[in-house]
Amino acid sequence: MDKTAPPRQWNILLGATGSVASIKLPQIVDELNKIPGANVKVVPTAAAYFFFKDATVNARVHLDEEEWATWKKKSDPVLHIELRKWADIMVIAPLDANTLAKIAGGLCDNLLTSVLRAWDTSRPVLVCPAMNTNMWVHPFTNKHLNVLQDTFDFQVVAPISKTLACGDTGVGAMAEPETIAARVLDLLQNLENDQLADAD
Ligand SMILES: CC(C)(CO)[C@@H](O)C(=O)NCCC(=O)N/C=C\S
Repeated sequence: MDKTAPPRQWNILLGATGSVASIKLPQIVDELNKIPGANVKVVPTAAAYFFFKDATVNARVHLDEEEWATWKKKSDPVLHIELRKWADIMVIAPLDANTLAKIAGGLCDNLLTSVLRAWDTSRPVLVCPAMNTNMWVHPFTNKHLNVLQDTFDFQVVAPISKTLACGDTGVGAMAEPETIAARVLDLLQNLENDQLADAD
């Protein structure tokens, strides 16, 4: 009888923001679901949800409204705290310029940014920026990304050069879903190695 142990379970929280690249959210979910032991939940901003609300998503989607629908009285669970406890890793794909700026400033005015604001900084965060080239080259982008990388050790999958939503061609397109999933697997393997090392 096959005695191989079941794969280690990985709780992957996938955030999505208001880039047109959120049309690829269902594909990213499908790629992440291929990771052995992956349990995926999605937390889109309202702007992100606009781009995939009619698509089939093979994961639980938590909308901002859920935070208020489920909390009635003191001692009721608080969704963004439940999600930060649940997640082993947070992936934000795509990360738009607006949410990049909010995170760099500590703003938390929706479910996604509230999870991040309460984040356990010992757990990995991977962000995948996606925006028009003119936004990508704007000085704010580098300034904000440096805060995330230097202060919080966020990992970044850089955007690629492609035909963009507005017809321009240039750097700013979100990395391919397969690339993103490969990087997530990498980070989870590092996390498992760190946990094994800590256990010794
Ligand atoms: C939209 C998609 C996924 C099509 O392959 C790709 O171009 C992309 O990630 N673009 C980045 C976002 C964008 O285009 N911004 C809006 C104005 S240009």
